Amino acid sequence: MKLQIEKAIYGGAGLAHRTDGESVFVPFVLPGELAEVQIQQHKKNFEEASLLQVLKDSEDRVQPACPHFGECGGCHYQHAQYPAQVKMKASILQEALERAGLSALPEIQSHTAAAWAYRNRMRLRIEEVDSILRAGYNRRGTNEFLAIQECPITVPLLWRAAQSLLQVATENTAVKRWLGNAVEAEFFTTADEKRLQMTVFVRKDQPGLASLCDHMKQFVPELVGAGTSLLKLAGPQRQVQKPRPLESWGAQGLSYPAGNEDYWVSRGAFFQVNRFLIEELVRIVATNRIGQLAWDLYAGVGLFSRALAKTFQQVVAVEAAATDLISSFKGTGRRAVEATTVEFLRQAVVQRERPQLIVVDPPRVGVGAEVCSLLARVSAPELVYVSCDPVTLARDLKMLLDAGYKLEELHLVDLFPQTFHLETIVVLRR
Ligand SMILES: C[S@@+](CC[C@H](N)C(=O)[O-])C[C@H]1O[C@@H](n2cnc3c(N)ncnc32)[C@H](O)[C@@H]1O
Repeated sequence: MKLQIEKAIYGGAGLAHRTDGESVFVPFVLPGELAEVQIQQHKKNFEEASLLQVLKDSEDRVQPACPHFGECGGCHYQHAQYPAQVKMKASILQEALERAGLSALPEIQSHTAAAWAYRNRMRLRIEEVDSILRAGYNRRGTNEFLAIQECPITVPLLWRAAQSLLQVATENTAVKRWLGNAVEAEFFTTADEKRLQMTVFVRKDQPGLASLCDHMKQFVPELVGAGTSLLKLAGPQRQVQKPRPLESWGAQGLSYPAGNEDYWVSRGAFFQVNRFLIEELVRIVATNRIGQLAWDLYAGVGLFSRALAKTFQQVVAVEAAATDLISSFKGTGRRAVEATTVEFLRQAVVQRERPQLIVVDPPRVGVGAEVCSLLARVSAPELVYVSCDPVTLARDLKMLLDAGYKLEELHLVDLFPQTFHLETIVVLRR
């Protein structure tokens, strides 16, 4: 069937309509293209199609840079030149907010940097294929293993480290036997590629990490620390239970320089993934904000808290998994709190605390109804919402605007080029 692609929608696909009006989602197309597609799945309100052929190309279409594009589940937009990717994301963001009932939106300000080799973290599956250990990702839309030869969106050191891990196994049978127990491996590097941490996720507790790391260090001198973590994968969906740390080698984390700060990031802790845009994120959130008291909720290792501590007399940083934060965010005017945001806000409301600024940077699920209603009760004059999901952002913003906030600034920070993911920073005032 031939379909005209109307626009890009959240999730990576393009939207088209059949002559009977039914919506069809088509991957790897661009707005304005004419495509020949085959319907694959009938869903409740739309159909999913596969792309057979592009009959009329968009001017924005380019040759994908990665040989795995299309098969690999990681990237969705390599067929679009980079400015077109950003334009698609801006229209997706605009539409997500409008669909939630938000109107008179400020103009979206886009912030971008290099679109390749940006990811400072890489997590790979390890599998034996024809008696050879390979590293790879999930094949698109499935849990099948896809062995890869490169990943151009990641920092080069990370793939070099993954290759070295496999190389060591080919040269040493004890290491190969040990790695046969591995399910996944994660690599995390500083932006300058000088320091590397590795976590090997294993099926069972079995000593051998130190020997592996001693061998690997010959190929990857940047390796400063490594650990194993027990990961039980259940069922065909590979449902993951929370990993349990086992052995450790070398340093427990690494010191990540960004801006004028060094952030201590423990192995496995959250840190922003785009090495080129971390300072820009901090700049948008913290610059020109000044006052007595600021709260940084969902603070991670204190990326925003540290910048805010330069211009606020007191900064309270709240984080559910606060090990790194507690040890590093201390001193006059700095308070780290290990709590969920909702626990913290319930107490703060009772004590009638009112900061001049609140920053929230929740995971993909957003902050949710109770946090929105508590934020409305605290009624800080300025609220900065950092979001990695436009749909949950739109839902939460609707509640905050209904409670009296006004949407003053809208920033799209493209932390995830080549993929459909997008980061938004919204400034609200009352
Ligand atoms: C998107 S990250 C942001 C971290 C930090 N703002 C940064 O930019 O590095 C979200 C953080 O929220 C934490 N988190 C998740 N659920 C939480 C909750 N209910 N209350 C507080 N923190 C939570 C996670 O551990 C993670 O560190």
